[in-house]
Amino acid sequence: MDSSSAAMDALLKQFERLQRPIDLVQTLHERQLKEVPARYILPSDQRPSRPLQVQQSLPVIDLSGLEEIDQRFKIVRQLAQASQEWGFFQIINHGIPLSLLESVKRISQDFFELSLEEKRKQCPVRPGLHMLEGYGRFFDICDDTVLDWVDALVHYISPEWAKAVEHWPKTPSTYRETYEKYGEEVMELMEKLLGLLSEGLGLNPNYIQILNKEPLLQVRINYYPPCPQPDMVNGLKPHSDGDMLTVLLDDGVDGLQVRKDEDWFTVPSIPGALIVNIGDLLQIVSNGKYKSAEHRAVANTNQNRMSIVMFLSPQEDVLIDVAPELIDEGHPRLYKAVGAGAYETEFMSKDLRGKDAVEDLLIGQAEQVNG
Ligand SMILES: O=C(O)CCC(=O)C(=O)O
Ligand SMILES: [Fe+2]
Repeated sequence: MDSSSAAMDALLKQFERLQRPIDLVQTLHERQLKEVPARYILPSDQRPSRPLQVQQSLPVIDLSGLEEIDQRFKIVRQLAQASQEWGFFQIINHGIPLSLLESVKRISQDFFELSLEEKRKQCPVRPGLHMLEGYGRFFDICDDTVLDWVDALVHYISPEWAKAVEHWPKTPSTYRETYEKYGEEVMELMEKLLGLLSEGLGLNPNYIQILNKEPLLQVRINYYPPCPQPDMVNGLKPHSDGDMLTVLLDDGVDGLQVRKDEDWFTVPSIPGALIVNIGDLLQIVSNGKYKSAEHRAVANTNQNRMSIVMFLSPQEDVLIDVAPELIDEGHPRLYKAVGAGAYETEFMSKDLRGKDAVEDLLIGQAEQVNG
């Protein structure tokens, strides 16, 4: 089976599963349950209640002053260091108007406040370009998957041919124009960041953008209703992102946690900041220098939480490979090359499971070659 028919096969299987009458988390919350249903309960050794370290915190990088050489150099260094140590950082003065961020949050919240029937009618789950799109539950791969305490709305934003606007929310009526504007702004920001991150690896500033020619931008709006037993469930299970670069906007409620070595750190919500993380594909291109960090979301007892996540991926026929400039005697090639489409298929056919998909591409020591 070639990779695109395997991809379609995996998509259709997931789509079939999602036809079963299974409650969305918002419905469970409305029922005011005192206990979460068994399918959400994690085995005790996987529950997210381990104490968190607080001595270290995620880097916050100020992007202002990029036009001045010294400042630019400093920012490149900070971005590269954060990507190597954490794979995650927050950015301020990123250039996206704060009023636009507020509108994006407001209209997303308005959509999730519509009735269940209305949301399903406007945005039914359906197989999209490479993955399921629409409003509902995702990553329910098999009967023993422990379900996450989250509902989501997922769709492509660009390029033009990938977006199925007829399935985007119609209410609120400003949804489309706001997300199109936000999509353009995020794309511009991501291109800028990829340039700086390429420089941080010692590569031509266009190196990663070239790989990303007419890239795909997808949004996933995660909606985590209050949970009666947040310590027993995952909001979103530990995973790394299977894309090149991710930009996340939260609604002011903490819940995102990042793994560094063996510890989990809460990412504190900073008003006006955006959270950026390195995806698996950039980890491969950088020969493991930049980390695509494992992260998860935790639920909480008393408030809704929403995160608006933009994923940037190259088109499926782009070959993702380690940049040759980053391979030498001291730094042997760590990963096999992979087609962006084939990687996505592999990623989506697994349950969100830690870093399994990218680790499958690791080259065994015996196979390591200098080229
Ligand atoms: O809700 C969050 O903060 C995390 C979301 C996330 O990691 C994702 O959608 O891939
Ligand atoms: Fe993620």
